Amino acid sequence: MAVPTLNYSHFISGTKEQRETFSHDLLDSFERTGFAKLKAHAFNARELTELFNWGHKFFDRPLDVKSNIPNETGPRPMRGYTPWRVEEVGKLHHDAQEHFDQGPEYDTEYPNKWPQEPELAGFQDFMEEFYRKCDSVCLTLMGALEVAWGIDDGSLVARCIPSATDLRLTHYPTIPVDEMKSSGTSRIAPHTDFGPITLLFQDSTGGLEIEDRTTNTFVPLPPTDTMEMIVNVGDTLTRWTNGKITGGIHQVTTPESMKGESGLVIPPRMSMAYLFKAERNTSVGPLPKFVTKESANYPEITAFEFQRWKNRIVYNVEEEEHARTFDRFIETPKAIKLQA
Ligand SMILES: O=C(O)CCC(=O)C(=O)O
Ligand SMILES: [Fe+2]
Repeated sequence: MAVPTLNYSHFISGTKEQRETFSHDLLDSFERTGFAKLKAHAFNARELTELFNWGHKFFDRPLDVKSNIPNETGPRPMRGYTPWRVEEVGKLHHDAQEHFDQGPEYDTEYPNKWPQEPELAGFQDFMEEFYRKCDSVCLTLMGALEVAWGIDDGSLVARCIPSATDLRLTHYPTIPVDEMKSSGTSRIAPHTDFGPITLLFQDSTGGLEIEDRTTNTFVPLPPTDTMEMIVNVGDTLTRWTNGKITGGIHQVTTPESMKGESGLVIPPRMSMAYLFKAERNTSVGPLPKFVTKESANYPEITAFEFQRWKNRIVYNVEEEEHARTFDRFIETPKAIKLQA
């Protein structure tokens, strides 16, 4: 299942025909694979290097310093720092990672938490600018879907303004290959993201895998070019399309070249996920275009209710003990009934 690389600039500054081809190719890739890769996008190599440099500077700070801006667990949007919860090692599922989460700068209800150390002066400015640029890419891609669906009226884009996106920088510290073999330990367990789409940049370490829908197995999505932007379909797009486009299941595990080895240590890894979210009060129920005679497969709930519901399921530590499979991380048309 090859994930095609599409030329983003064709949509931004191409001819009408190039815009249409890009839009249809994007939709086709989303429908077939749940993913797409973009080149010639809004970011240059310098900006991406700077992004990962900031990530390193942040995660290199001592734990007690990072813990000055703690993320509060619960269904609320994540803000600030979440440590690698070493105490969870004995649990059924354990992700070996730490992350920093950032929301919209205008969000006064769930304000961002920025480190105040002089060593990190400039982090906030850089990340806010990076966030704005990612938002603009996501809105542009919503526009491309409108073109592909023949509803070129701004209605899909409008559902995402202002977006309630969470940007996540994740650091996966070194971990022995043998520890990753123990059941329930991963860098990130198989899941789909909650919003319409996610933009992802990864460093050159490897380990990202996506579900190949033709074989129902995980296959590596190697960092052939760290400039490459990966876009994955998330649960909100599944709901908006009444199940027509399903979210791309992905995980981060041992890099392909180290599988089958013993006694080695997997190098650290860093990624940036722009977990694009619709405007909070927008419905994530099916769009009129996708509801036919039979009833809608998904209820009319707001994007914010949906996010809280998913956060409660995925991050509720007590429930974690009961998770026998990863099914609850993944939204499929089968798992559509809201229980809460
Ligand atoms: O680190 C990665 O490549 C993936 C991160 C991810 O899937 C997420 O944050 O939802
Ligand atoms: Fe993800």
